[in-house]
Amino acid sequence: MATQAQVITCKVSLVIEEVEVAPPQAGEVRVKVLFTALCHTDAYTWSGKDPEGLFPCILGHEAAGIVESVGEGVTEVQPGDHVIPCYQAECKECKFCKSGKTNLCGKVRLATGVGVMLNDRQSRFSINGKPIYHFMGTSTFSQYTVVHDVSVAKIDPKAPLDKVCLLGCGVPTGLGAVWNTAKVEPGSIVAVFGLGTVGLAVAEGAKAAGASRIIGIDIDSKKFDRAKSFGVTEFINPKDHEKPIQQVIVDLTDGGVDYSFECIGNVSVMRAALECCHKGWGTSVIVGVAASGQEISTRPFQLVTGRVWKGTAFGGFKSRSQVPWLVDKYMKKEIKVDEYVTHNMTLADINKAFDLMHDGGCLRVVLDMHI
Ligand SMILES: NC(=O)c1ccc[n+]([C@@H]2O[C@H](COP(=O)([O-])OP(=O)(O)OC[C@H]3O[C@@H](n4cnc5c(N)ncnc54)[C@H](O)[C@@H]3O)[C@@H](O)[C@H]2O)c1
Ligand SMILES: CCCCCCO
Ligand SMILES: [Zn+2]
Ligand SMILES: [Zn+2]
Repeated sequence: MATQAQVITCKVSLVIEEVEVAPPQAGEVRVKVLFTALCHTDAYTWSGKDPEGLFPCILGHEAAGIVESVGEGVTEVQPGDHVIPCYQAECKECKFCKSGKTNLCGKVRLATGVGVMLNDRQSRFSINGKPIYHFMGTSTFSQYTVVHDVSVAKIDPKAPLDKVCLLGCGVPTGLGAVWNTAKVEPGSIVAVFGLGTVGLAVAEGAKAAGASRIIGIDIDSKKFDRAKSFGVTEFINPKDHEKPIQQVIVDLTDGGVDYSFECIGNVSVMRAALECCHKGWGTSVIVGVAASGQEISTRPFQLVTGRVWKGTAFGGFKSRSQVPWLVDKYMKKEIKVDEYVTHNMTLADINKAFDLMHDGGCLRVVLDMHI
């Protein structure tokens, strides 16, 4: 491409600034970000509540774009390829990738966790020469970003990038929490706490897995109608009950659910999600990202008597291998994506988009990064 090996000056967001984006070094890919969605994890870091948040940085981690140029040694993608940047890398060589037990990958985390690139521990972003940190190894709130080659999934070029950008985070997380982390069986009774994008994707995944009952729990009753179309079969608003929500659910399900999913990030709800599970086998999956330093608690006897408490990152999906598979499932209409997009805006609207995230009617806002 004409811009290969040159510094590109383009717009980023929250504060719309011109930023220099250096060429990719060995093992790196520079991506022209075409569409990016906003996730609550971006909002959490932006809030400043995350002590690990490094500023100034470029947020964003749920996007789709086109490879602009590649650094030395990059073989699996080339300029022009349609890609989804992946905050969950997959190198296929490290202890994690080879374990067969996790989708976590250890290769670039020590760099991405501190906002730099592995090669030289420096950032590829700068403003007037002053470095700007990367975020989650993706930084998709920029018209161009630089990511590690192990953190980019090549996808079907026919897939609409303004839709499949959602397959960079929230939707796969919900689906995978059911299919990979919990492995919900047909006939199971499932409880989903929080009916936002992630919770609705859990409901969609549970329906596809053949769950017999999918109980949606949310403090906003306006969420319930839409949740039906994602598979939720019954609804509870904890505000309508005197009893603790876990007791309400245990009473409704003859002893508890087979699987529960916490899709909020609230440590009290995480406890309730565990304690509404059935004695002997009930499994609760933590999906929500709690504020840094917060801890979960329950009586050990909850676990001694057979309940299982586990968590998931990106739904247990291996990014470079399985994001293309998810895109293909969407193209074959086997999973939803369009239904999670409630607002389409532009990069210039990003601050309005963040405000919308607090509007109960909003699931995902997709930003067009180049108009
Ligand atoms: N583990 C991962 O890999 C991963 C990936 C993506 C998102 N997340 C996290 O998942 C969580 C959900 O993301 P989202 O985009 O769906 O968020 P969201 O804010 O859109 O949805 C949260 C829902 O929970 C409801 N809620 C809030 N407090 C509640 C309570 N006390 N009881 C019941 N319902 C309550 C809200 O009304 C809302 O409908 C966030 O914490 C996000 O950071 C984790
Ligand atoms: C790595 C687990 C948390 C990722 C949250 C993305 O929104
Ligand atoms: Zn996210
Ligand atoms: Zn790895």
